[in-house]
Amino acid sequence: MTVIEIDGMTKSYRGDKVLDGVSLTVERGEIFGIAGPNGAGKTTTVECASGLRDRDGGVLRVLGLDPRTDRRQLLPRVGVQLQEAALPDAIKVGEALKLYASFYDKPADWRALMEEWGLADRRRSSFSSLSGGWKQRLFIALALVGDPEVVFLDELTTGLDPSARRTTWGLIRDIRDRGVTVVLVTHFMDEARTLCDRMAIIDQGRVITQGTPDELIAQGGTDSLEDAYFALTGGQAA
Ligand SMILES: Nc1ncnc2c1ncn2[C@@H]1O[C@H](COP(=O)(O)OP(=O)(O)OP(=O)(O)O)[C@@H](O)[C@H]1O
Repeated sequence: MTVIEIDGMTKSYRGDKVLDGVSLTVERGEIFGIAGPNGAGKTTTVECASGLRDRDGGVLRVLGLDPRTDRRQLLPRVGVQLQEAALPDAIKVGEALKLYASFYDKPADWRALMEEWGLADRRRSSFSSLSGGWKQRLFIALALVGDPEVVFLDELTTGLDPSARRTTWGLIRDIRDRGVTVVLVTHFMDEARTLCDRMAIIDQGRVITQGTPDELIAQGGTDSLEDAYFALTGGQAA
């Protein structure tokens, strides 16, 4: 079943066309990756799909709803972790989860989430005292506190050490294994290869290709997803 349908979506900022007809589909229960160069429009796509920003044109349906006209019904059913997400320095882990749970009519049990994501021992730790890996874990838990059917994660593992990245990959798989559809924006092709069931590459506001990582590798005529990415975007490997 299709959970996200985007067809010809456009968006401009002050006359600058940032999305120039984005089209993609995400199926229920998959981890769907979005990759592409800086400034390609990945975050804007996610912001529009999650109801945080209005598109200018095109078709956009999430769980059968239009984020523009059905925002109130949609918001409780999606979870979002945005790039550069932040919380007040002094807020404690437990307080943040409780606060976010209060935003929803039917939240998940925030105490259970705190246990599940290994945050219980840090319940009284302030946000500013957490390492990058623990902050990311908290952001994942916060994105799940509304008990969403679809979760958007934007560059979740940027800045994490290799061990924290691996742990986070496991957490993302756990989310999918519970039946939640995951949309993951990433710059890391090893991450996309390991985690994503399907993915899209966005370049200059358009989806240039989408498919399984293996399909993209075949399209690129290369041995690795990273090489395929460079071949398909016309970029140069560093
Ligand atoms: N609120 C805004 N106002 C004006 N321009 C914006 C705004 N948000 C994003 N942009 C511009 O839109 C373009 C696309 O940005 P977006 O963040 O969607 O790209 P991205 O693919 O997520 O990039 P990155 O990989 O660097 O995170 C960029 O040129 C960016 O500068």
